[in-house]
Amino acid sequence: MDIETPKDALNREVGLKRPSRAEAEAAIRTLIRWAGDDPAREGLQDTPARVARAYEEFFRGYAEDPEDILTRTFEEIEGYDEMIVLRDIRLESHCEHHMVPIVGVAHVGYLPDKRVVGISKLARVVDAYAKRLQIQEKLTAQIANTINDVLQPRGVAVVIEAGHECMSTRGVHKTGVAMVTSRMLGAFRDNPSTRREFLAMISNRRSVTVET
Ligand SMILES: Nc1nc2c(ncn2[C@@H]2O[C@H](COP(=O)(O)OP(=O)(O)OP(=O)(O)O)[C@@H](O)[C@H]2O)c(=O)[nH]1
Ligand SMILES: [Zn+2]
Repeated sequence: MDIETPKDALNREVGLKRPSRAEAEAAIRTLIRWAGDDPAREGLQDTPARVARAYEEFFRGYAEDPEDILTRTFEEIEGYDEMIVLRDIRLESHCEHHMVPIVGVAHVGYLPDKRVVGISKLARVVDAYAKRLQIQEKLTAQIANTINDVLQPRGVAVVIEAGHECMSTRGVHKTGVAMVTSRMLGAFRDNPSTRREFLAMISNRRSVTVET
């Protein structure tokens, strides 16, 4: 029999605790009543099922393994050893304090050491962590740490700029506020000119953004 890793144990525990779809829908009916409405009225009858489906989309990251996403690499990079930057990756997450949206962009850069990945995989790693309940600092660190651990590049940089709806639609009600977080590893942390080059590549981007 295989030995159970700590990750297996966590998955098993979370799996066992996961409520049924019917229980999730009943909880949503409770929240509708808590909000002051009648879950039985016509317009709200299908809402619990819709919300459950929406949750599957918002939180699909729990079912993904971000390390797996990065395992297919290309080694034939013909001597390319410069920085690779993916700028303005749309980011949609939910804050773990209020469960309302965090929306913004992530910029991911790395300095390859022999191996590169398909660029979509970097965006998939961003999503795998974003589609969970998060705080921005942890999200930023998880993305950078995973790229660092799996690709073992000479350096990784992740910058996230995002708006938190818990600050704009409730609470302090401040609109237009961006939270900016970064995690720099390897050469991006140790070498000021590498860090500057990355920051220059992600700044002033609106003038050069290519619409697709
Ligand atoms: N550091 C950090 N804070 C966050 C993030 N998302 C939300 N918050 C903050 O988490 C804090 C939770 O504070 P609490 O005082 O426990 O909750 P609250 O009474 O709802 O706070 P208010 O938002 O000030 O009304 C708030 O200050 C939020 O602005 C995040 O990604 N990172
Ligand atoms: Zn919040």
